[in-house]
Amino acid sequence: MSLYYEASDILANVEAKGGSLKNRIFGKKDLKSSPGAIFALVAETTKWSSVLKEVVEKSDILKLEKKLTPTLALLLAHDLILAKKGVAAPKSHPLNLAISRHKARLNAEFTKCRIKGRFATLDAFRTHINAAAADESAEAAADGTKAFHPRWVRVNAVRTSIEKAQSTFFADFTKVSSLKELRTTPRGLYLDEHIPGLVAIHPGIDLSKHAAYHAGEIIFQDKASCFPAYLLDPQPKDGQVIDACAAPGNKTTHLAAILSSQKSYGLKASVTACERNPIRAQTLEKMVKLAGAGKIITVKASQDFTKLDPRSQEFADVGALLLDPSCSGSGIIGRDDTAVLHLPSLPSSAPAPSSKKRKRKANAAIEVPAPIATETNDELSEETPQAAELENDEEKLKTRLNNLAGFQLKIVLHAFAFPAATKVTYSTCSIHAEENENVVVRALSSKIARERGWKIMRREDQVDGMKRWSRRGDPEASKEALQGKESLVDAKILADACIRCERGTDEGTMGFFVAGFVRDPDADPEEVITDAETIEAADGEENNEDEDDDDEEEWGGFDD
Ligand SMILES: C[S@@+](CC[C@H](N)C(=O)[O-])C[C@H]1O[C@@H](n2cnc3c(N)ncnc32)[C@H](O)[C@@H]1O
Repeated sequence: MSLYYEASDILANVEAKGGSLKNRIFGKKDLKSSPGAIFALVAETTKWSSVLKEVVEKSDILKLEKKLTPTLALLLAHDLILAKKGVAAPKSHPLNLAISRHKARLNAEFTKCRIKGRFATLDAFRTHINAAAADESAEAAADGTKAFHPRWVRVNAVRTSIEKAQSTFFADFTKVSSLKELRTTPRGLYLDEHIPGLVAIHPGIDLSKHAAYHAGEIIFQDKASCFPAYLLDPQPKDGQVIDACAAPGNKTTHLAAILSSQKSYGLKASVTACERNPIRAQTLEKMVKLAGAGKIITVKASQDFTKLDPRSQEFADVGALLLDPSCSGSGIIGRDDTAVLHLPSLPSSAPAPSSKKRKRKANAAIEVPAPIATETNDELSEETPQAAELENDEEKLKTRLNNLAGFQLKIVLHAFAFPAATKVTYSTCSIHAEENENVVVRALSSKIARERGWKIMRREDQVDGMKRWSRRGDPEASKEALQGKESLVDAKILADACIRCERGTDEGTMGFFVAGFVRDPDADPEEVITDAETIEAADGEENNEDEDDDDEEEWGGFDD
C-alpha cells in the first residue's frame, strides 16, 4: 500500500530536499498516493506520536510482526485507532492484516493512555493533543525554532582571537549567560563553557554574508563537532598530527587553531589532512586556505588514509591522530526541524544485524525530528545532509551500520599502527552504539591495541572542558559491547570515558559521539589475555570493510 510506504519515506526524510513538510510532499512529483492524504497522515501521526509510541511498544507488535518497522507501525496504528475510515488498505493487504490482528490489544493500550491522562472521552483526548500541538507551534513561532538549536560559531584562532572578535564583529551583541537566555535574546552572544573560542548566537541571525565569515575569522561548527580536536589536545610536542578523514575541514582547521594558539607553537607542529574523495578534497583545500592555516596543514587530496604506510619515514613523528570517518549521520539535525516524531523502540529480541552481538537498545526512546530540512547556504558547513538514515527499513539500516562499523574499525586499527602515536580520537555524528561504543570496544580488544598498549582515554585524563561535559557514553551499550571482554576495562569506566551529545536537548548540540585512546610509549603493554572471546583478531576485523571500495558504496552516509 503506497500511502503507508510513501508516508514512511517522508518521515524517514528519504529524498528530503529541504523546505516545509507541505512543500516537500506537494513538491514531490513521483508520489503514487494523493499528496493531501500523505500530508494528513504524516501530520496527524506526528501529533499523536508520543501516545502511539507507547501503545505500539506496550502491545509488542514490533516483536510479532516482522513486516512492520517502527514508522509503519506508528502510521498504521494511527489509522486503526484514530482515523474515521480505519486503515486505508484492503482488508487482505499484508499491512492491514499485520496491524488489524492486534486491534483489541492496541485499542486497550490506547484506552489506558487516555485514562492515564485523565481524559474522560476520546474527544477530550483529541482536544488536548490538538491544543498541545498548537501551543508548540505558537512557541516555535515566537522564538523562531522548535527544538532550540543555536548557531554555533568557532572563532578561528589562526586569524583572530575571541577577545578581538568580541570587540569587533560581536561588539553590538549582548553577552548572555546561558543558552536559555539566548533563546529570547535575538542579538545575544553566549561564550561556551566547554570549548575555548566557541560562541553561540541566535539561529535567526545569519552571519554567512558577514565579512568575518568571508575572511575566515569565524567558522560555523556545531559544538559537538568541536569536541574531537579539543579532546585530542594536540601539542607541538606531539609532532605531526594526522586528520584521517578530513573534508570539509572543520576539525582539521580546529586542530590548526589549537596548535597555533599555544605559546610554544613552532617548529614541529603540523597537521596532515587526508581526504579520499577528490571533490571533497577541493573543499578541504578551500577551507584550509580560508582559515589561513596553509602553513600548518598539508592536504593529501585523494588519499585513502588506510593506504598510508605507518612505517614510512614520512610518518615517523606522527604523535596524534583525529579519526572522524563517514558514518550514518543519524545525529545530524537540520536547522528548521519541524514536529518531533516519537518512534517506538525495537523490541530487544529483534534480530541482530549479523553474527556480532549488537542490537538496538530495547527501551530507549528514539526521537526522530521529522522531517529534516537541509541547510544549503553554507558550502563549508558540516551540517549538510545529503542522504537520510533509513529508519523505516530496519534491515537495511542494520546492514548499513554493520558495514560502516567495519570500515570505522579499520580506520581506528590503522591509526593504532603509527609507531610514535600516543593519542587518537574517534568520533561519529551517529547515535547508534554499533558505530560508537561497539567500535571502541572492538578496537580495544584488537590484537594491535593489545600489542601496542592502546587504552581508552579515561575521563579524569581528558582536557578540562571534556572532563566537565556531563553527557557520557551509553552505560548499557558499553556493558553489552564488553560482554566476554570484561578484562579489557570496567564497563562504567568505559561509558564514563566515552562522550556523547544528544540532539534536541538544552545543550543545543547535534547527536555525536567521541572517544579517545591513549598509549604510554614507555610502558610495557599488558600481558595479552588469551581468552578467545576477548581477543578479536585485528586482521579479521579489518576484513570487515565493505567489499566495494567505491566511495559512495562504502560510506553511504553523512559527512559531518
Ligand atoms: C565525517 S566526514 C569528515 C568531516 C570532517 N572531519 C570535518 O569535521 O569537517 C568523513 C570524510 O572522510 C572521507 N573518507 C572516507 N573514507 C576515507 C578514507 N579511507 N581515507 C580518507 N578519507 C576518507 C569522506 O570522503 C569524508 O569526506
